[in-house]
Amino acid sequence: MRLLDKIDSPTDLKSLNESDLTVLAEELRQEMIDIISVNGGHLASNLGVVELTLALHRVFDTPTDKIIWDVGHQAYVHKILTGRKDAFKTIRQFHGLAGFPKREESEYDCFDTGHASTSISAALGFAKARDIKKENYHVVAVIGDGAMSGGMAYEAMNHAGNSDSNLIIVLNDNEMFISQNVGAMSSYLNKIRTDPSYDRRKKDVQKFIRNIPCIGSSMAKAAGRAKDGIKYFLVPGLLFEELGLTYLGPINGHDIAALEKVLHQAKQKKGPVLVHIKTCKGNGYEPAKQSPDIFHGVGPFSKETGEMVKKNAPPTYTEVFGRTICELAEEDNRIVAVTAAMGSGTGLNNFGQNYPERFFDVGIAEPHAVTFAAALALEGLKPVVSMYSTFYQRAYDQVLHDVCLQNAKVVFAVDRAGVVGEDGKTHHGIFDISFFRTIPNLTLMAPKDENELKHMIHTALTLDNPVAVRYPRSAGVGVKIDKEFETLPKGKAELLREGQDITLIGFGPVVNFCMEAAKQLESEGIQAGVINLRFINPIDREMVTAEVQKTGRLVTVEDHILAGGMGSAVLEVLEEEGIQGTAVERIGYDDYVEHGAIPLLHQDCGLTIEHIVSVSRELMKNRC
Ligand SMILES: Cc1ncc(C[n+]2csc(CCOP(=O)(O)OP(=O)(O)O)c2C)c(N)n1
Ligand SMILES: CC(=O)[C@@H](O)[C@H](O)COP(=O)(O)O
Ligand SMILES: [Mg+2]
Repeated sequence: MRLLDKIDSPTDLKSLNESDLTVLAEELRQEMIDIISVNGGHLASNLGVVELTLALHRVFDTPTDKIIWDVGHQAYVHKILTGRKDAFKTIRQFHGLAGFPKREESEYDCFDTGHASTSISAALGFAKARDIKKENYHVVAVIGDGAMSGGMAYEAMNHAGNSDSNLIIVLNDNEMFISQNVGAMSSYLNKIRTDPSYDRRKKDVQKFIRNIPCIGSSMAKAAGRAKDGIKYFLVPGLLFEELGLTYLGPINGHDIAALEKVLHQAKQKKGPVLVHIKTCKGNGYEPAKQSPDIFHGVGPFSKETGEMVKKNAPPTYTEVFGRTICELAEEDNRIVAVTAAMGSGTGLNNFGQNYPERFFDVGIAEPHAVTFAAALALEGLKPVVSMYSTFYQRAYDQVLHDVCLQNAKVVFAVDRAGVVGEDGKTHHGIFDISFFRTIPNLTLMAPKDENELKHMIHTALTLDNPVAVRYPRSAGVGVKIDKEFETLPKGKAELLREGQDITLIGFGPVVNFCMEAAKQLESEGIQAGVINLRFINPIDREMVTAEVQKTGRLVTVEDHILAGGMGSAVLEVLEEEGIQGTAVERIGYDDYVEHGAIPLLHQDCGLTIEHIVSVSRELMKNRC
């Protein structure tokens, strides 16, 4: 029997000795490798926090004490140790455990997460609530060095550092975001990590002060004399100290005894404390340790070799975007690419390698990425911002206020639009049509296939206004990709099929579902027309009104929430054009969508050919 089999809650951890803990850590790693190699998931980050999670659950009294996991992709060990060991085999599967902390799943998950850099704000909120209610418990935020690059983390530290509430922030520094770490904060952490010696630090600080024009040399002398100056030379993590946090560390995050010691120390401190730990992403599994980027979020793989299970599928939309942007950049040196810590996920790796001076990975800083791009555009460059739909939610004001209001010609590549599968509710890109389409000046496009994506990216760069192009996280439909670029007429839809009985309108690859449904309906004697809408804002009023007037029946299909989506946009057109009496059915989502394989989610929400057919049949009955 494994030791792990005897652990049903964190209480069972408290009596373990050092050698038990070493065995348990190994068993936890094996359990995760066994299951993630089948289900896929965020393996490398979880392998890196095994000892930290054990130490946290031994030192703190959860669920009374609260642990808030930033992003939450590293909470698998926490889930296993908090009563979800048997369910762990279902992680990320439809109706199974979620890949991120979920309050509805366990009392040990005190805050739902998925998006980065929220943990310190949430932790401070809990701490303040505790203080106001005169309760007594500890609050711990666990944040990675990547999540620490996000603006919210600084907003929260700015607030926390000026407050006397007890709060512990564990900074899990593994020198990796999804890809290699970026930014000045990473360089600063690296300095603390690798340069703990007093002498070197002292010289660095003195040199820095001396180099301040005019007053530098006298300041250096004064700083050396002053009591506060001594702190400058002796305290690692000075930046955090200066923000009002007590800095403890750096500590080896794979040494449970050292971790427990520093966490006990942190518990005794008053006010906000930052515990800096160093870990290795992928620790304990060589393939993940060697390639933490590949094993950040993986699909099924061979646990013996670490090789990914290969799929015979057409290129993904992401891959086609990546190739297209490189082709276009070859011809036009004004094209620059901006991403927020998602270079590999959005297919920009080759662009970054080929054009390093035109590639900007700004870290987990979506609002900054967008405003930064606005200024690049105003100076005549052609910025293409490439991020996931769900993360654009962070940058809504920047899209509206900094880009569109001044008509800056930025292209937004909106990857992972539609349901994304196993990441679930926090990551589905099902709100972007609603929030982009209401913004004046912004043209929104969605391709029906990967070839059209190529033309849309090209077209977007020819337009005189900001443009967003949304496309999903999936393989393309397998069409041939044209060599030459085609400029699509702005605001014009494509009539793929004529039909007298009913009009099906799709936006994005769901157009292919509409085409299949139309074929099936034809075999039943129903003639369905199919419109590939291509553009919203401007929408093709002429085609939409002509077709709908002809058939009097309309089905809209979108991989998006219904409220404010494409179907709503079409209904607005019908209302504005005075077209009445149309029998309408809109297919899309009406709530947050669960996690699970994309086809299962589509099935569950009625985004299928069969559902389009049955809805169309019903509409045929309802109107003569
Ligand atoms: C707002 C936001 N942007 C981007 C992401 C995608 N993302 C998830 S994890 C991650 C890297 C996190 O790095 P770090 O916090 O250091 O954790 P590690 O994976 O190294 O353990 C990124 C960019 C996200 N979840 N949220
Ligand atoms: C946790 C997180 O936000 C990312 O790691 C995300 O899961 C990546 O998703 P993709 O697998 O679609 O790149
Ligand atoms: Mg990291």
